[in-house]
Amino acid sequence: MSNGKANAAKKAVELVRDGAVIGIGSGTTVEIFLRELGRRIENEGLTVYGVPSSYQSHILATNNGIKVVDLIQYPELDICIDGADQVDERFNCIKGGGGALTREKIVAAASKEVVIIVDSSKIVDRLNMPVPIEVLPFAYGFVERRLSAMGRPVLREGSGKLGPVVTDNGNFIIDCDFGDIDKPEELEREIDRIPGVVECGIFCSELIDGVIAGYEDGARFLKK
Ligand SMILES: O=C[C@H](O)[C@H](O)[C@H](O)COP(=O)(O)O
Repeated sequence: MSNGKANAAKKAVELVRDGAVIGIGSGTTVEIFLRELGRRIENEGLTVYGVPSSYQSHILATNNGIKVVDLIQYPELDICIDGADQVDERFNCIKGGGGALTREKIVAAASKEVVIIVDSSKIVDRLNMPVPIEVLPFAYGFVERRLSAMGRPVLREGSGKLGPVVTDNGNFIIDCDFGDIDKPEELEREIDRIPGVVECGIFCSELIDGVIAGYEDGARFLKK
């Protein structure tokens, strides 16, 4: 585990105030964040409510003293903390490397402030990794065909299970390589327009308020 991830996660814990209702992303960086937040909750007696975006973060939140709530109780959240697979300089992100993206996007959209925590090595000039796309299994063949006209789609296969990865929402993931992504907003819209696409892993900068970049010896909070 790189120190960059840990340093970014630890800095994000400082943003959570007593009584806050937080959106909780997913992934290994968020895992560190939740463990650190758990320590603060125990040591300082804080009360923190959270809406998790995956089974992974639900279990971690519960085990670390966060009171798990939902969007019916709290349709608006104070702050969302999440990781990312790539971030460009304008704060556009690609997410979903761990198969979580649809609930993450909902939780982010429901939050007054969204802060992404990443190892600094994930910050790039231009997004260029394959984009995870969550797809209804019924529509898989059709969506793959449509995506073939735009890029190179590959159905994500599991490890520890034969066949496709099935998301927390019961769907498949297609990773589609579009090469360099010059206009993430347009590409996000184009992908989401295909019937059967549940959500795609492009999180545009308008959704993101800040990025905490972690380095070997500390972290920097980059704000718009
Ligand atoms: O599907 C997973 C999520 O989008 C994660 O936030 C993203 O993959 C980054 O994960 P990690 O912190 O493990 O690099």
